Amino acid sequence: MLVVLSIGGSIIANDLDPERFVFYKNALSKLLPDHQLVIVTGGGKAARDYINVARSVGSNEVVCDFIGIEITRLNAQLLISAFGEDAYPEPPRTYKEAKLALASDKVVVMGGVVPGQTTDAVSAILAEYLNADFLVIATSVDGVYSKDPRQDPNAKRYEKLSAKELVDVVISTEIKAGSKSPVDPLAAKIIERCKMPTTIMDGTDPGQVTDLIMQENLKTEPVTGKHPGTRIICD
Ligand SMILES: Nc1ncnc2c1ncn2[C@@H]1O[C@H](COP(=O)(O)OP(=O)(O)O)[C@@H](O)[C@H]1O
Ligand SMILES: O=c1ccn([C@@H]2O[C@H](COP(=O)(O)OP(=O)(O)O)[C@@H](O)[C@H]2O)c(=O)[nH]1
Repeated sequence: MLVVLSIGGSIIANDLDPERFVFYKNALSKLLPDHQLVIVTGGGKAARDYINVARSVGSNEVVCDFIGIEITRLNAQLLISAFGEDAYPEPPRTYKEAKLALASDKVVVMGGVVPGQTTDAVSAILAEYLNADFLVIATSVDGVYSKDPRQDPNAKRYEKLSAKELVDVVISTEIKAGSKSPVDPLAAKIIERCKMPTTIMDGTDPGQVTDLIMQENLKTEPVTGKHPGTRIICD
């Protein structure tokens, strides 16, 4: 099964703890015999710090995005280093480079591509382009809520959403370098148009991410009977 996994910067790189990269690599390595993996890493706190400085000195949003992209690529390089020989040695710079890299049969890890989007959109576009079987967005929140749960304690968590409903929830997200959202609006629109089976989940424990991917591959139900995160239903 070909899986595209977006790992939010808030999950893998917020404090730049080397253990997080190793923790992720160890968990995901269990998938390698049966899966092809393309991983997209976010920018995390470092990206937001750099973007804030750039904005403060007068950079426009495109410049801020270019700076964010560089940080996401640095995080990709750290995860590549953790995977060692199992990973393609460089983060691809484009979607086409990613497809060529996948032909190596190694784990492909990359960051951002172009301004005006986030790494969620990169992962959704890659999933469509590569005809992936499954897209997982591992983020810092345990699914999609009706509103930002950090702002509204009454926000409702969705176990399932149609792709159209996902678009409606996230459409008001600001298109601004470093903005916070479980999925950006472009990613949601891409998921809708290509009907990509997708789960948006808390990525704090990479073991749960790995388990979910194995269950998807074997078409089995979780032992607990409870699916993690929010499943996007595309029909
Ligand atoms: N409708 C929503 N549902 C869930 N989380 C939301 C929503 N709107 C905004 N958020 C916020 O988005 C954050 C996740 O975005 P972010 O930290 O950028 O993650 P990542 O690093 O994975 O890209 C959550 O912490 C949450 O506060
Ligand atoms: O293809 C991309 C990917 C990322 N970014 C920029 O890099 C930042 C950090 O990426 P992302 O938001 O995905 O990181 P995370 O939220 O996971 O920390 C974004 O806010 C954008 O400013 C971009 O412009 N194009």
